[in-house]
Amino acid sequence: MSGAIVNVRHLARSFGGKRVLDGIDLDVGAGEFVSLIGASGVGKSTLLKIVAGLDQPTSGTLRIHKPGKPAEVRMMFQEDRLLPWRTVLGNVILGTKGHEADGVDILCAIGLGGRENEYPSVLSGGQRQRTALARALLHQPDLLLLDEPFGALDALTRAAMQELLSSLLRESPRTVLLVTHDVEEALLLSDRVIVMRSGKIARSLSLPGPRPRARGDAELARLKEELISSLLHDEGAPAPSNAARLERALQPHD
Ligand SMILES: Nc1ncnc2c1ncn2[C@@H]1O[C@H](COP(=O)(O)OP(=O)(O)OP(=O)(O)O)[C@@H](O)[C@H]1O
Repeated sequence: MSGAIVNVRHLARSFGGKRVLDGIDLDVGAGEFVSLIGASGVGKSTLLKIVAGLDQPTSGTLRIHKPGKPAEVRMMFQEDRLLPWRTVLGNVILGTKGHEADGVDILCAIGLGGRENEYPSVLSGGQRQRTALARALLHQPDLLLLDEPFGALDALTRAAMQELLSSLLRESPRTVLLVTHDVEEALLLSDRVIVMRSGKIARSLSLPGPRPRARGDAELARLKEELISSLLHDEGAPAPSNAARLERALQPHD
């Protein structure tokens, strides 16, 4: 199976006196897709940034490895972070030399063939995120880190992006760590869902069967209710009565 292996041991991160991550132990296997969910502020993005090398732990260790070669790690964020003065292709191959042909190929693969020379300002939100995904995939990362990548998209575009990601991973398996507020997204896409609470891993839930799972699957709906209910409990909110309404409550607010 292709993809990097991630080993996190006793990882802690404090900001000032505040401990945001507290003794995280996490192993992600090659080609495994793991989602991190949890109430706002429990440390999900901090953990992802440390795995990306964008932040350092206060204590503990992180190992990312792949037999035979150094692991390539790429991250994608909720904001597309495209440079408005560069073309679509220019953004995809940013910081590289001689990758034009690869950039064109990956843009074709994600449905943006022929749009190489346009500027980000003329793209829709979904097309901008596709461009950001193409940039992340250009170097065939062994580990893909996704921080709420589809969180700002409308429901239909988000579903299309989830399917695109699934099909790209089917063609080229790689290890993925996804932070999401969308419990259904985590259940559809992942092999395993990690629930974080107060800087710790509260639960690790291995999901049955191959991914992606069918939307509307009865077992998925049951797990979604259960997870949302336990997440709301973390925030001290009342017992759930309606999954959709409760899920909206978990989305970040402006
Ligand atoms: N650079 C920083 N300096 C100080 N505090 C920080 C910093 N980065 C994160 N924090 C704090 O760490 C805590 C966890 O933040 P983090 O972004 O990891 O949470 P999260 O679970 O991803 O939240 P959300 O779901 O709302 O994005 C928060 O209280 C946040 O204010």
